[in-house]
This record gives sequence, structure tokens and C-alpha cells, in this order.
Amino acid sequence: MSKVVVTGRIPEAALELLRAEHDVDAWDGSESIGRDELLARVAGADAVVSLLTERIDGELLDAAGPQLKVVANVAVGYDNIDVPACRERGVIATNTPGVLTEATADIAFGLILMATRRLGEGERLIRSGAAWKWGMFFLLGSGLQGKTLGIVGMGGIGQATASRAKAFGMEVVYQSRSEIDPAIAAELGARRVDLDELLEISDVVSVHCPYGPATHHLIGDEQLAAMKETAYLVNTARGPIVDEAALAAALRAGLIAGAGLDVFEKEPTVHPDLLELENVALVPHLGSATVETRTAMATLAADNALAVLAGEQPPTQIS
Ligand SMILES: O=CC(=O)O
Repeated sequence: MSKVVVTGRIPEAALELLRAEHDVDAWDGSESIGRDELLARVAGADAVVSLLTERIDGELLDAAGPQLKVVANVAVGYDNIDVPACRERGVIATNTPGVLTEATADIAFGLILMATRRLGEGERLIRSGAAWKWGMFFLLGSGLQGKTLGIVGMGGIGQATASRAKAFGMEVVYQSRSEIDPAIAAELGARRVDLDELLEISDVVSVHCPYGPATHHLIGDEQLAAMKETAYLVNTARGPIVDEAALAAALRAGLIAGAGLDVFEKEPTVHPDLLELENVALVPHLGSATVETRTAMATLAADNALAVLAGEQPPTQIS
């Protein structure tokens, strides 16, 4: 039996998989585990199943000890993990790609609709108790059919968002480190462009790239100024890809028409200027938040940890 530390609450199905084979110490507090508590608990762990709210760095890996074999993140994004530090210590790091693709694309599209059709504004108006009635020019938004969606980062989630856009009658362009499968590009009618062109021609820009030093504030003052005044920006990837202060200023100045955010630079804090604005839809990091998806993510993370502990190749190792 190996010792498996789970850093936060995860669905029971995944815990059962782990408990069937190993000694499991799972944090079950309603608040995130504190850093000191976490460092103490990981001591002697052979596997750590981590949530994206926990920083997995050299300090934590050393606190665990040299027997640690695997860190299994319950998330596709792994900017909370210092992957080189894992590599240096011979610790395998894994994530959960694939299983959350559709759920996250749904939220991206939900935000596109919220922003372009002013759904948040409408809901706030009704709940405020203010008088309203149907009117020819009341809360007019912007239609999607025939418009262009620009996808920044055309991995699985970007592609799934593109297929929703196609169903809505949109044109799709994308910016990506590499060309996608030509058959998929043809099916989606998606054309690869550089970021400058994407910003210039898109009516909606949706961010789906991973976060790292290369994508920190990828969308800032200059990029927002390059967008159409009628365009919208949506981010369901990671907060710091977008410079929030620059976005708030652009929204206030009317440099772009609106935005939708599921992720924030300093979660759970939201830039105070964004909270003042009507033309931004804000949701609290719900991309993968369905019962089915969270269960699939936790189960995949458990399978990754179990495989490494059994001396096998895990299904989804971070390369
Ligand atoms: O944000 C969620 C994830 O990366 O899985």
C-alpha cells in the first residue's frame, strides 16, 4: 500500500478507486487546504492528487520526500505545477485533457451569448426591481450569424468552441502554435491566421491557450486597441492571459463592445473596475463544473496516480 494525498474534495467515485488499492489521506475541509497543512500532510506521500488551487512547487515536492512518484492534477491546465521541478526529482506529472473539453466549450459559448445578447444586464435589471417593458430598441445586442469567431489557441477546447460557432452560422479563424489536422480544419471551415489578423477581423475573440510565461498578458492594451469597436472578448482559459486592468479600461472607453470572463488574474478576486461595468459577463471559473465532467476528471486523475504507482505508463502524462 502506498500513501496517496488528495489536496481537496473530489468526487467519491475517484476516492473509491484510490482507496481500493492505497492508503488515502484526503483533505475534506470546505475551504482550500492551507499551505502549512498541505506541506505537513504530503510528508511521506507516494502520490499527490492535486487541485488547481494548490501550488505544486519544489518546496512541496521536497516536503513530500524522495519516495514521491506522481503528481496527478485534477485539471487540464497545469500552471499550478512546476513541471521542471517535478522532472528534476523524477516525479511524473499528469493532467486531465479531453474529459472537460465539451463542458468548457459550452461555458465559452455561454459567455459569448451572455456578452453579445446582454443576458447578464437583463437579469440584473429584472432582479433590481426596476420597471421594464418590451421595446423595439430595448437591450439590443449583437447577432452571431455571419460574424467571425477568432480562437486563440486551437487545442481540443478551441476546436469544440469552433464547432459550436459553426452551428451558429459563424466563420472561424484561429491562431495556434501549430496547424490543426487539415480534415478538422476543413470540417470547421477554420482558417489559421496570426494574432494581429485575428484581432483585426474577429467579431468575437475567444481565448483557449495554456497559460505560461509566453502567454502572460497576451491580450493587453495594444491587442484590445487592435480589435473592432464592435467586438467581444471571452476568456475561459486562465485569467493572467488577459491584462484585466487593460480590459476594464478598454470596456470603459468603448474600445471593444463587451467581454465574458470565466477566469481571473487573481482568483477569486476580480478586478474592481470590472465589477462596475455592465458590458462584461462574469462567472466564477465554471468551465468544467458539471457533475459528469468533474467525476470524469477526478477519475482520470485517480487512474493516472494508480498507473504510476503500479509502475505503468499513466494515461495522460504531461510531456
Ligand atoms: O480550469 C480548469 C482546468 O484547467 O481544468
